Amino acid sequence: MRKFKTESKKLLDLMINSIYTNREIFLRELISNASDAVDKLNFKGLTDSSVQVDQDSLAIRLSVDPEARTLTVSDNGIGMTADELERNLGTIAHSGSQEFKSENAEHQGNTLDIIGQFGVGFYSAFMVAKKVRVVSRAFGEDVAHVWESDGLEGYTISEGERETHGTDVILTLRDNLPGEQGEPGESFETYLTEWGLKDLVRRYSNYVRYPIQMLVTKSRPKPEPAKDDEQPSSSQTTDAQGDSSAEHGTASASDSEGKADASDVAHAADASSHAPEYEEYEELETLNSMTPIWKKRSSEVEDEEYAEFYKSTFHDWEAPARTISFHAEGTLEYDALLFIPGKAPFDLYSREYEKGLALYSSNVMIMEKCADLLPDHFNFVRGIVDSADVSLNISRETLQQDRQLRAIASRIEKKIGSELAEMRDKDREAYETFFENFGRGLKFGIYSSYGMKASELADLLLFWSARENRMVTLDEYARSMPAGQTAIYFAAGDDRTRLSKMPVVRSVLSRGYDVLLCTADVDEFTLQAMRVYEAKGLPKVFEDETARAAAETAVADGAEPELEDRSIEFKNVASGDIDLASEDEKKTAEEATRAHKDLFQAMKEALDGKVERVSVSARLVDAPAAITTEGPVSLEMEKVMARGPEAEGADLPRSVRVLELNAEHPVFAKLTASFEQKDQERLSLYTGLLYDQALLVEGMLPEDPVAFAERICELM
Ligand SMILES: Nc1ncnc2c1ncn2[C@@H]1O[C@H](COP(=O)(O)OP(=O)(O)OP(=O)(O)O)[C@@H](O)[C@H]1O
Repeated sequence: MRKFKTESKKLLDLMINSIYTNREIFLRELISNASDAVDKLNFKGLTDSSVQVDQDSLAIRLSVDPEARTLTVSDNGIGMTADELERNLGTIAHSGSQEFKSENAEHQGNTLDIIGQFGVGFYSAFMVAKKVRVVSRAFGEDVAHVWESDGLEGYTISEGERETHGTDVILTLRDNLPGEQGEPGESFETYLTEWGLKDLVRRYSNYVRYPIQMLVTKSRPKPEPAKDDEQPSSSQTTDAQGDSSAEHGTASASDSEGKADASDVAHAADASSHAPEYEEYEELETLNSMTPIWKKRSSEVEDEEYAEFYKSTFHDWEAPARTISFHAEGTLEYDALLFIPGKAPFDLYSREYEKGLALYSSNVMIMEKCADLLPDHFNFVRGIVDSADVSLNISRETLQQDRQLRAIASRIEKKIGSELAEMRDKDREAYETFFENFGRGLKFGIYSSYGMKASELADLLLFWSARENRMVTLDEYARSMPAGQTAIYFAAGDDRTRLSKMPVVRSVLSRGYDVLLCTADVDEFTLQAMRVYEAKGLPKVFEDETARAAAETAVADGAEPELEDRSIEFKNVASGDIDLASEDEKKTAEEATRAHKDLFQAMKEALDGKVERVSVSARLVDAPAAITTEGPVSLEMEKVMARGPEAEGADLPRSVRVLELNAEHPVFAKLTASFEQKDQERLSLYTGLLYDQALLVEGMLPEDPVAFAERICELM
């Protein structure tokens, strides 16, 4: 027996026990090797006219023998000589494939898509096998050789037989282990079942470019018995099996006959009934779909085909709202196929939701969800990136965090951004649906980056315009601002109708300024993180009358109107610092507040610390009173925080409240009258009521609803 080279022994142990965390990838590795072997032969055929290769026969074959517990991966590729078996399988971390790739570097192009590079994948077989037997016949040789090992001490190489060139890797699976002390046991049975193998092929090797075939058992209605009651002969039921294994030249025996016999017995039992009879038969089935749709140019793919691919790959009922396909060439080559779903998955906003794109390298899946390829705010995007250029780590389970990956991620982010912008501009209805589904994530992206992402995301946001009664972008809002408007006004709350009726909103609208009605919990936090909207290319505002007149004349004479970029501040209509009133209005309000200083002091005391001040409002039109806030925390934010997960028992920041009164309202006269009559009780009653009803208008419950109800009854 030949020993593995000294370091190899240690390496093999390391490999089996620590490189891979997921043992099922052994099949991916063996199929990748088979695909490489077929690829090498194919390549020879294309580059050497003396080598004739029948392209259509190139294939990989899986077969199982449950009794012997063997799983065989066969290929009709280039095969290995005894020397190559020694070099490639006797030396761990020697990659014949990598060698082949460098030797043929100058003619590669699209014809060669070699997967192997580290020279370790083969040994992953020992994670599931107690013995591995490799029967290989090199292309152009007459004899085959057998490499055999139990993965412990060493391996043997001997002469063997194989009908044609190619390789069979025959794994004798490990014995199942019973569980100990409540721990689940280990079972290797899946790798002997049709569904288990199909599942692994579809998950990891679906796009390997050669067919991966397996004899599968199927069922079909038995043909009607002929009038003279002749039974179909058993050779008809297994017709597909005979030709296929001979053609492929595999060394393993098929178990198909046993299955066919068993089914015959089962069906013979109910031959007398009238129910349609079924028979089992075996058929060579191709398990992988082969053509990676993402490698095709989008002009070659029908929308329907993309939709089908999306639905079956990402388990969605609905077609995607948008499909983005692009191919990067140059130093870093990759193909990307991305989808914007039509609807948000139910768990999108839950902690369990995992973002990420599937990452393939040379058609083989490396990671199902590579999170680093997507920023959080685009976490809803599904898709695939395929690149032979990313640096894989040795197990192919993870990636080396590297520049390439970051470069791909950044290009993907930009692509998604520009696709959404195009959708917003060209198909507004679809964009509004998109925004309904995923807008929260975009807003959250701005908030959680402390506004840093605003330059990329602000123009993708939509808000409800109270004036236009539709969703508008910030750019549309800025462009429709009348001369003199200096801020973007918004009101935040949970209901659009209620917000539109709020006195402070009505007062801003009455001045001809639009108000954005923000009903998502994250809205106000997002706008606060942004602070300003950077509007681009707005018509220039002239402070100076003569300059404005001159510009108007120039435009009239045919000049282009002057444009400017402007930072426009966001202002909550319910905050105290909203500066809308004219100088005169403000002066009147201040004077009135001063004149009623004592009344307001008494009212503040009656409210017992609930408000910072009581004052005359410069903005209320018809409502008697409103609660406004000063400082960074608004009433709405207070509400959102109180609902948040950390609210329980926490000392949350509170808003600084001001009770603003409309001095023109008849209620105000009642207040002054009670104060002048020194009717403290009545003044308290009125003050409490005014405060509570202003809270109700804001969508908040009075702190003591019972006291509120009692006060109303008292008045009645
Ligand atoms: N079915 C096969 N037919 C022909 N050669 C094979 C086959 N399987 C393995 N080999 C040879 O054995 C070498 C070692 O295989 P192994 O899977 O360990 O590494 P690799 O495929 O080169 O790299 P990686 O670790 O990245 O998968 C291959 O490079 C290839 O030359």
